[in-house]
Amino acid sequence: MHFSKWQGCGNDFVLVDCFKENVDDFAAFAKQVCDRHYGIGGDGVLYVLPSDKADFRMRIFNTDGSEAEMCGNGIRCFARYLHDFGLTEKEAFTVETGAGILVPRLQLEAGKVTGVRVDMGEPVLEGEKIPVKGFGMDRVIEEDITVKGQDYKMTCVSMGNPHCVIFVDDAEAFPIHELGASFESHPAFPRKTNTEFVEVRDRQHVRMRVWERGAAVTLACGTGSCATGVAGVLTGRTDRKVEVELDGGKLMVEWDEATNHVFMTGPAELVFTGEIAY
Ligand SMILES: N[C@H](CCC[C@H](N)C(=O)O)C(=O)O
Repeated sequence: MHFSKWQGCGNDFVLVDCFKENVDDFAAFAKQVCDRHYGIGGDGVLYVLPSDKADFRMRIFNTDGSEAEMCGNGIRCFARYLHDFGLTEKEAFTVETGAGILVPRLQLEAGKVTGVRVDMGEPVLEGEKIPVKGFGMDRVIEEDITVKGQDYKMTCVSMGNPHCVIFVDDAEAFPIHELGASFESHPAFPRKTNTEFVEVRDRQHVRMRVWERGAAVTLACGTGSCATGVAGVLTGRTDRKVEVELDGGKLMVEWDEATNHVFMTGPAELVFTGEIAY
């Protein structure tokens, strides 16, 4: 089976074009090929599918085989694949996702793709829609959460997938490997959560590290960067346009006041194409 391998800020994905390839179990295939010893290696698998609501449909599965509603770094790679591998002539197109129909737009200079800007739609802030237990339809801003006996303040945002944003003094020093799994599976989150640990450098710059639902520590998280941008505004810490510095690179996030849409801009690169026995 043919596949292509992509990365956006070091968040890496196996991409399978289901217009050409047949996968009978998306979850099992993702678990198999994401393994960095027995498979191709990756933080997840992106499946390219037809849609009757949009130009294309993207489904994203984590390394543990769980399906996520959306993937920000993934949709940039997805968009780049569609353009570079000739599935569309358009520079902007609609993609059906679990977070609704989203619009990636390729950024081109002299015919070369320099990045992708994605309209990620509106953030979801009502507790029970994120979902987070115990807040009804209220927002979850600087609310208490206790993990391994330690109290934290969380601000929760959904970008189609759930995010728990924790502002910390030193993102580099935060024990993300020791605590990430306990946040991910905390009983407050019926569908688990991605957790972002964020150090505010100034009103336009933050440093963020992430423990992703279903994938553990990754070098970057696009939806998590969007959630970070929204949480920064909600808590009064940052402006509506912010640069998010991740382990694997930088993303620009803007929560547009007029449309209430979040825009994310960043790179998407092909690493290699290949064949895998399947
Ligand atoms: N692990 C995430 C999906 C991938 C999101 C992330 N890689 C991104 O770039 O948004 C979840 O289960 O919600």
